[in-house]
Amino acid sequence: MTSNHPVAGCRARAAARSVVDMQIQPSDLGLIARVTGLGKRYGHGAGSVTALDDVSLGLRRGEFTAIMGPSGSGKSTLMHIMAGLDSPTAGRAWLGDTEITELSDSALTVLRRRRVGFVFQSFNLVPTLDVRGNVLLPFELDGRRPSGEEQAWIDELVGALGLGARLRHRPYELSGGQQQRVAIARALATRPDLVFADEPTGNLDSRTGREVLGLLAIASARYGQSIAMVTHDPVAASHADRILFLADGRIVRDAARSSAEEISAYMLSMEVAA
Ligand SMILES: Nc1ncnc2c1ncn2[C@@H]1O[C@H](COP(=O)(O)OP(=O)(O)OP(=O)(O)O)[C@@H](O)[C@H]1O
Repeated sequence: MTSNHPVAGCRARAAARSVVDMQIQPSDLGLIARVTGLGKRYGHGAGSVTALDDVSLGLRRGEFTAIMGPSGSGKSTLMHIMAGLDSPTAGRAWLGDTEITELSDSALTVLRRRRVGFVFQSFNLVPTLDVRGNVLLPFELDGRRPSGEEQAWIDELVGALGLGARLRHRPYELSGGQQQRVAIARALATRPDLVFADEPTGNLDSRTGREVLGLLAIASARYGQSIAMVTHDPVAASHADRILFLADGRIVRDAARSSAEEISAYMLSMEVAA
């Protein structure tokens, strides 16, 4: 029986909310990451900028998701908060069943190291380590060596990314595209649950870019790795299973796999509407 009494109604709504927020874990919904009511505001007062406004979404296990939208729409901010690299000013975020908006910095560092891989536009390779050392760094940080199966996957990655002859080279001896391929091998090496990639093909020629996207798709299809990729490139996004479009800090469209032409047409319509 429902009550019309305002206090009882309030309590009922709070109870319902706690069922949603506390008892149903993201993994029960097949989600590898989830955010609810996410907001991010930079600065205070008149000069403040709202980068994210009430964003709720779940990333499904094994799914390759592209995040698109005009410059300044909040793509990087959303990715950074979902990866635990930045904190929101409103809302909650989970990685697996762990609420990351409640974690200490040290707990977050361990969680990220074990479960998340990153590919940034700026590569972020360690300059003093050679290619092999950079690819194996996540294992080193976790205090272990790759298993036989993991080594076979690393060998496949290194081969597919054309890095076999470069294993003893340092980052400064590589081209930008080669450095990006090392960063991708490093992000995928431990087969983390979730890989965040920010414009991973931005510095690659189109053939290498296609190979990299193919590898990301294999990683998600074969190993159930979830990939969240920020991109401006409709061709890159056409490799994804799902495409989220952001505008002014909000999700304005959640689309299934689409062709590059369909994605371009939608991006164009967003620009015209803006
Ligand atoms: N550290 C910051 N301080 C102030 N404003 C910021 C900061 N970082 C981002 N912003 C603002 O937040 C909004 C969203 O930025 P964000 O980088 O997430 O957008 P984006 O969609 O990734 O853009 P782009 O495609 O150009 O990389 C923008 O208006 C941006 O200027």
